[in-house]
Amino acid sequence: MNALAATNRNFRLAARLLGLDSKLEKSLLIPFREIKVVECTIPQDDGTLATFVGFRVQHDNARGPMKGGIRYHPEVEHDEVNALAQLMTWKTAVANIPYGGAKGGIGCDPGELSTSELERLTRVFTQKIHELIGIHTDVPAPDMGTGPQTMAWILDEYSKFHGYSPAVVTGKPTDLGGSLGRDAATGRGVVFATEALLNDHGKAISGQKFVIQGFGNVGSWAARLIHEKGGKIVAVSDATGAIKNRNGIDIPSLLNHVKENKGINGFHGGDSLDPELILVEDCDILIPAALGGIINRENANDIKAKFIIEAANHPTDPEADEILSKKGVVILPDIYANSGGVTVSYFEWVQNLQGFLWDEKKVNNELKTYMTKAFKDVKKMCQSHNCDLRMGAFTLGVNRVARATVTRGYGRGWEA
Ligand SMILES: NC(=O)C1=CN([C@@H]2O[C@H](COP(=O)(O)OP(=O)(O)OC[C@H]3O[C@@H](n4cnc5c(N)ncnc54)[C@H](O)[C@@H]3O)[C@@H](O)[C@H]2O)C=CC1
Ligand SMILES: O=C(O)CCC(=O)C(=O)O
Repeated sequence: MNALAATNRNFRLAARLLGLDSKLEKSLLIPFREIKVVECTIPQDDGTLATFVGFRVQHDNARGPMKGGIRYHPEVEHDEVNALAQLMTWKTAVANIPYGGAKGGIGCDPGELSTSELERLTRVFTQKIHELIGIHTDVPAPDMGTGPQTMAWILDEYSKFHGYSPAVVTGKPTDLGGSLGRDAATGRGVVFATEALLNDHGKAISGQKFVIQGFGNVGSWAARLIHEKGGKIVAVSDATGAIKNRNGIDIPSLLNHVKENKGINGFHGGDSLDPELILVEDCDILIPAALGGIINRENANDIKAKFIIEAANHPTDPEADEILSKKGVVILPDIYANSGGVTVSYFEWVQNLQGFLWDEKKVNNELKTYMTKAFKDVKKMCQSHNCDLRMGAFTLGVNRVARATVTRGYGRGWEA
């Protein structure tokens, strides 16, 4: 099932559990605006021209400015960006931060582009969308293949048209008003979420065996913090390769290796592993932290983990959800588990609007408060609707957005 069909399906199940009116259901599903920049043309370093296609989907703004990352990846396409934008709407509502949802991306391989090509591409894309984003309308942030430097270029290009506007993006470098703790926030939030779930099962991180797919921003921060808390990471993969070590991988050494070599490949602190098999490695807790749709009916039956923490967006296909649920595997869904990133993005935006910087301890403490509260809210919905954690999170998010939509006057005014 493609990402959009899967996300729509989860939304519809939640709408039914909530008993939403069918017209409201349809209105919540349809995106507010879809932008396709067909021509992002840049001169390459060798003087030839290259054209890329960029997207920004603004899904919903009932609860506040639309918010979500920008992804640079060869597989970026319309349906996936739509699904990711919709997930942001439910995610910001689950986290209970005053935003709607959006997502964007450019179909490109950032590993194949030089820094100056990436800068030109980012600036051209920003020129084409600058009138449609803004501090109180739509605030981009990093996602796969982008980071603080990308946000700095967007901020600079946007500011040429609108005046200096640090709050137009989050996940910026701290030199430009980025928040302390944003870089680590998604991984740290994943760890807080894992602790909340394990605590609910009378367990702790220490002594658990973890497998992590993806060792970029989210996967590497999650690994570092789990390692510090005594969790044993027995296998890790990224786009360059995979390794395993039943005694636990030395994560600080792996972080150094990845910094120097731009990937896991060549690390000697474990045995190499077929990256295709990482998801079915023996462990207690599996953390997908890379691509979507990777847990599906082909591999769900072979998964050994008892818990799956969705650090990536939509890693689990609905067919796999069913198989895993029958096996008793507990899945902590993306729209809660990885909400730490957008939550600290919210703190960054608040700091920018107030012109007042928080220290890192305050950021991390507030993040923990938000993650702990959201877990309790999700669990309450699970009890009210007798459903699993994914539907608990979806009903929580969809209900909050539906209430805001109706309270703002949906269906009134233009009917009279
Ligand atoms: N950066 C953020 O703040 C947030 C990111 N996410 C999600 O987390 C996931 C990871 O994002 P980031 O860490 O930011 O991206 P990133 O670009 O920093 O890292 C991505 C990682 O995935 C690896 N990867 C790519 N293809 C792979 C494959 N086939 N097998 C194994 N590994 C592979 C890359 O080598 C890299 O290590 C994405 O699904 C993203 O949407 C979710 C919430 C916030
Ligand atoms: O920090 C943000 O605004 C968005 C992060 C994001 O793209 C996500 O949570 O998937």
